[in-house]
Amino acid sequence: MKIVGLTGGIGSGKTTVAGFFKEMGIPVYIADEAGKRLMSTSEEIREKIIGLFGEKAYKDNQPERKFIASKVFNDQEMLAKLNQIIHPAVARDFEQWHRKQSSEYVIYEAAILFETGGYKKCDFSILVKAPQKLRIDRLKKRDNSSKEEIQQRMNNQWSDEKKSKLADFIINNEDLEHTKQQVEHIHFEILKAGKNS
Ligand SMILES: CC(C)(COP(=O)(O)OP(=O)(O)OC[C@H]1O[C@@H](n2cnc3c(N)ncnc32)[C@H](O)[C@@H]1O)[C@@H](O)C(=O)NCCC(=O)NCCS
Ligand SMILES: Nc1ncnc2c1ncn2[C@@H]1O[C@H](COP(=O)(O)OP(=O)(O)OP(=O)(O)O)[C@@H](O)[C@H]1O
Repeated sequence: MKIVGLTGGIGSGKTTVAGFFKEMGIPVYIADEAGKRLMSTSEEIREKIIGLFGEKAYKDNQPERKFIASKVFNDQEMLAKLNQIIHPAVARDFEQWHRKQSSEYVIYEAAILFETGGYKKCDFSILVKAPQKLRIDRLKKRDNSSKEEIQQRMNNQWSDEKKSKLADFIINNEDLEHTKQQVEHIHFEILKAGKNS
């Protein structure tokens, strides 16, 4: 079964695109969600995160995401340490999930697929792109986040230009109907490649 990595900068529309694949019956694994679930449920991760950021990082056994975000997105070293705690656990969780699926391919959605080298484990990679201004406007609306908060996260991600060089497929996510058409096209290309391999 093929693994298709799906990525894109903050607010590009990864989850929206993943939803279109799901509608076509393709199993989707969302690394961001898995990371969140593991932070809440794994005692080992909780202990490590408290070791890194102190007791304030958790309240009633649940991660204080805003507090943790304020400590990492302006400090590359701390972000790397947090990634080192969460990414291996997510990789193990994905392996377990992947073994249980039965379909031509699965989608692995991750915010930083190229930055982590995770794309090397994928048979294909898809990059979701949208103009930066549109992304910021969407996030302001969705999360009520400030331009500064969004910009800090963008600073910790590769540019679309750099990611485009490594992507097998690129989706321009501006008009939703057009995005859906691009997803359908890629879906058939992946199925075709599966038959030819
Ligand atoms: C710092 C945390 C607690 C902030 O939580 P919050 O709910 O505000 O954000 P959420 O997880 O929903 O992520 C939203 C977006 O932020 C950006 N982002 C998140 N983690 C990272 C990262 N490690 N590097 C760069 N950008 C990131 C992505 O664009 C992502 O889509 C959380 O993002 C986290 O634990 N990040 C580190 C682990 C990680 O890489 N998770 C994502 C894939 S497993
Ligand atoms: N083509 C589009 N037209 C209008 N709104 C869109 C479009 N694509 C996504 N959106 C909206 O923009 C917001 C961000 O999209 P989405 O959550 O899919 O992005 P994401 O890349 O997964 O975000 P994050 O990086 O925060 O995880 C959402 O509120 C979504 O409904």
